[in-house]
Amino acid sequence: MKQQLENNVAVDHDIFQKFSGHEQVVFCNEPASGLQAIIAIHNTTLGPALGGTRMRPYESVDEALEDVLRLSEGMTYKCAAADLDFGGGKAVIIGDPNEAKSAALFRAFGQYIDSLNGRFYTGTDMGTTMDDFVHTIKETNFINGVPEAFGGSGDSSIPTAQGVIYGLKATNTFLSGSDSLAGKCYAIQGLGKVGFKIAEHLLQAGADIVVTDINKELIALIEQKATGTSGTVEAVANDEIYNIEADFFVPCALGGIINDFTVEKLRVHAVVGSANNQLREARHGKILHDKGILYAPDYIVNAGGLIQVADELYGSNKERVLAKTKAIYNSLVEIYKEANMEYITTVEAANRKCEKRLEEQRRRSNFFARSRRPKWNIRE
Ligand SMILES: NC(=O)C1=CN([C@@H]2O[C@H](COP(=O)(O)OP(=O)(O)OC[C@H]3O[C@@H](n4cnc5c(N)ncnc54)[C@H](O)[C@@H]3O)[C@@H](O)[C@H]2O)C=CC1
Ligand SMILES: O=C(O)CCC(=O)C(=O)O
Repeated sequence: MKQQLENNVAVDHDIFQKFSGHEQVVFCNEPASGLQAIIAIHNTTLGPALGGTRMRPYESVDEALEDVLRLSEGMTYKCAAADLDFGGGKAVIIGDPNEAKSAALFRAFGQYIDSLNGRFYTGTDMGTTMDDFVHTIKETNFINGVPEAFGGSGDSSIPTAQGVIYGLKATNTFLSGSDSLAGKCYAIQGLGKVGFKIAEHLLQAGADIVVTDINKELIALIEQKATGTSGTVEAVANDEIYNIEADFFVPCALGGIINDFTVEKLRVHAVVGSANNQLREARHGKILHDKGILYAPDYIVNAGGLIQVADELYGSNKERVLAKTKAIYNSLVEIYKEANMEYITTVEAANRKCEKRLEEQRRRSNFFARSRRPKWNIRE
């Protein structure tokens, strides 16, 4: 929808409509390095925006934009739920992580981050690694999750995986009264930085895992890890993972994987995984609920990495990170109970909790804003 305004500027309302819930969206285009990226700041009510940078060979700018808008909104909720004083933001770099990475590209990206002057802090996500950001820190201080040797808190996928394990234990407790991971079957999608660590932990705990990844080397690697454990590994084709009869579906790759095509196939008791934005649309949460599949809201269980990178800005303390990551267990049990009591989905219960915190902060900010001397507009 285009509208001609009085000053003859045509405004494309469709594009503003897309961003209507966001504070700021920045398109980054640096031809020398080939950088094409989008930074989205969703909401800074609780503090400066914080969220990782994803790199993917998106097929179109629209696809990248949709991803970054959805991911940054999720970060607002994730920060609120994890009791962090940060807001929601995220960035995406358009390009194949196996081919398009260079020092120049990550430095150019750093210059864009720096231009936001602290409104947005970022680090790794799918397709990016700590080593990529070693280049970026030459241009900006607003980076987290770099290697410890460079003054960072190190690999944030470690606490993310720990958080998911707490989520699996909490769900086991809620469903069966025991938090033991052993003897159950887990269908894991994606064996990357987070998924692999979860898979390894489950094998060591004596669980049976069914795995899939587009990268076959990772499948071979996890098969080797099963040796000497009481767990078992079965590898299946990418699309087959949705059909597996298991206790848990553990999505640790892309978002939007619970959708009209997959939701009817799932034959599990619960979905607990690290992937951001697992539900294609909110209504898919309701479909899971109606099918009797317990859904652990993704932004509750995958907050471990966020907790670590946020903590880094106050001087990295592993004990503090572990304590806050452990809290995912109780937080999830509370959400499950509230959803049961109120006859609502687990996503609705989690969202309510976050919106309450955002609303409280908004009221507090307004209250203090009233004590500031008003600015005098001399032109009126
Ligand atoms: N790294 C972290 O600390 C955090 C990650 N997450 C989310 O968790 C998910 C995984 O993140 P990472 O492990 O860091 O990413 P990663 O890039 O290290 O791993 C993703 C894995 O998924 C595989 N994959 C991609 N498409 C697939 C498909 N169609 N079927 C099967 N496997 C596929 C890739 O080959 C790769 O091994 C993402 O959604 C990410 O946003 C969320 C919070 C924190
Ligand atoms: O885990 C990180 O490094 C940053 C947090 C983040 O982007 C996320 O939780 O999705």
